Amino acid sequence: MRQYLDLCQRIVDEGHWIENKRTGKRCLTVVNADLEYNVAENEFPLITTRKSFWKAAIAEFIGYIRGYDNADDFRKLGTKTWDANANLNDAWLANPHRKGEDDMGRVYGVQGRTWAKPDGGHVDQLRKIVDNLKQGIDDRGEILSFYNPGEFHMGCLRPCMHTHTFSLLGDTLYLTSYQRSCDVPLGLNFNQVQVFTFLALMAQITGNKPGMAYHKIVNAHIYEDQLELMRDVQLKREPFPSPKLEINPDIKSLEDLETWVTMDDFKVTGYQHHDPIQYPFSV
Ligand SMILES: Nc1nc(=O)c2c([nH]1)NC[C@@H]1CN(c3ccc(C(=O)N[C@@H](CCC(=O)O)C(=O)O)cc3)CN21
Ligand SMILES: O=c1ccn([C@H]2C[C@H](O)[C@@H](COP(=O)(O)O)O2)c(=O)[nH]1
Repeated sequence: MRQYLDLCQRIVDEGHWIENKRTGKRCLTVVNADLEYNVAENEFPLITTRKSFWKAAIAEFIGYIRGYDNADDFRKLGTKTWDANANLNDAWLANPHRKGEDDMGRVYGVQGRTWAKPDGGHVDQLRKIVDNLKQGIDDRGEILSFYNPGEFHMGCLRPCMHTHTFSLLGDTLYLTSYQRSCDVPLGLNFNQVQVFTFLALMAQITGNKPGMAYHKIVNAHIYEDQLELMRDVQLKREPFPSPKLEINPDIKSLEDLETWVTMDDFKVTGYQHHDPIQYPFSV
């Protein structure tokens, strides 16, 4: 939690004001941030200086694992986070590739599970990683990439957390996740939970022990309309100790994640937090 607050403070103290064309807003911005989460010790990196809707964050990631391309499927799992990007962004609404209400196009999990091959057919990147890690194999290329520039025009948003690399040392599993663009008040609150939970889940379904998760962020920003709440409210609060994440031990395979898992299979214990803060969201 301290590292999150340190990054927020660093943006407030050292950030540069950068115009963003896509949203029409200015962002206070720094470049390069490295965060680490101790999954081995179950130090769940949930923000405590405001109430965090962690179930929505996990739901979003399960949707990526399932390869969802529709905001309605995300809502059914328990998160509305894709409603705005699927239905309120003018450029996407005018895009001929948009298949209708709630369509997100070829983003995130679509690339992760069905990356189109130029010679026909698809690559299921996640399946290959799970199969290898289950056999104790790390071929130094256990990489899940959502970043497909050849299909950016077919999706509502380029992926922000775009690459996840798994590494095995003996039977301890590590994850390094890369993020090109980070809305620190809103997005990072979710992304921290997602990186942690992804490693915990992958270790569980491949029969390995979770180690550390490393989260590397390039452009970390606070939108102009979020700054006051961050600087004058959230940063004035003292954090509480990290809570713990409990995952249903019956989740044993990728198929389990694809079929019956719901947000009821995740529990957080010891979550002490300050009052909610509603940050503005930029589409
Ligand atoms: N500007 C922007 N920031 C993001 O973080 C972001 C995007 N766009 N577009 C794609 C996804 C969608 N994500 C989102 C979208 C909404 C919330 C949000 O509104 N969170 C609120 C309430 C969540 C709830 O009630 O479930 C929060 O207080 O965290 C968070 C992440 C993360 N990503
Ligand atoms: O998982 C996510 C997804 C998105 N974001 C944020 C980062 C930016 O503020 C926007 C995306 O805008 P771009 O113009 O495509 O960079 O969404 C996030 O923090 N985490």
